[in-house]
Amino acid sequence: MRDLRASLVTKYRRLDLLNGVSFTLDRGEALGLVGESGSGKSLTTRAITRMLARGFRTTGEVRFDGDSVLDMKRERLRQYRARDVGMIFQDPRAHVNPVHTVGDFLTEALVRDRGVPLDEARRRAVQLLDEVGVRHAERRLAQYPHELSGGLLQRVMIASVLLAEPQLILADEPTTALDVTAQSDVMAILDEQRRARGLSLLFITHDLELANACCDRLAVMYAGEIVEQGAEVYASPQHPYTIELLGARPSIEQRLDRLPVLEYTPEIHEALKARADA
Ligand SMILES: Nc1ncnc2c1ncn2[C@@H]1O[C@H](COP(=O)(O)OP(=O)(O)OP(=O)(O)O)[C@@H](O)[C@H]1O
Repeated sequence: MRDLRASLVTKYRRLDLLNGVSFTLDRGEALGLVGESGSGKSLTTRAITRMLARGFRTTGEVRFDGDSVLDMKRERLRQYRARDVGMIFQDPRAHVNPVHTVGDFLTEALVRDRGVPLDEARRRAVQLLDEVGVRHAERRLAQYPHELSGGLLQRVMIASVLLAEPQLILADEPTTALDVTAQSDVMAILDEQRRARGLSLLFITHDLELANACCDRLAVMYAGEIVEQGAEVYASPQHPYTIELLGARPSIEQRLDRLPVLEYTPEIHEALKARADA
């Protein structure tokens, strides 16, 4: 992406919301796009898939494998969105049809767009559910989204993206809506799967620490611009905004300090010791 600018032009005013965003993402590489709410992260992902709302005026360059996304013809654009890029969003429930089963959701595109026989599509779906840690995969195919927890549904979303065999995954705050345990499980699955398959990942988050843990490089966004990017952003931030963003997050020590202090009675201490010795 080079010098991407997006403005919203209304009758009375013009809002410049992306002000020259540039970055590259190599094959198999993970880039964390980090910034606070409103900094332009989601607009950037929408620009990558040419999904900015009507009314946006876009200039600059978005290239995928040499192809200019902004110039793609209708059929190539459809293929690019369906095959080349996979998207995972914050709220999986907003992106599934509540009256379709998990099986329908996972197999529909394979059967309709790629002519895969239904039996084969179901076999692949079960295998992928299994790979992303969904147990009783066969049974899950018959369930509806409301029967699954948020974490499980997000795994289904990851499976559906992987089924399409994309080269690039855009994950926009994929764990923000989940509880803490599900958050780390889902992030670990996404990280593991994209590494195993050599996929590129653009990980959108407001969490610098999390992005640093699972990405090769970070790009920090502020007011529609990338103010700093590189592999060393977390270890040695240069831009005042990045420093502030890092400072806003409590350190591990501070977080440990806030944990309630357990006072063991001698009995509990003995019981724990006995268990450790056993
Ligand atoms: N359709 C729209 N009309 C008007 N303003 C918009 C529109 N879409 C986005 N914006 C504005 O553009 C700016 C960037 O929005 P964007 O959704 O990309 O932020 P973000 O960094 O992804 O934040 P969040 O983490 O809250 O999703 C915000 O100020 C937002 O209000």
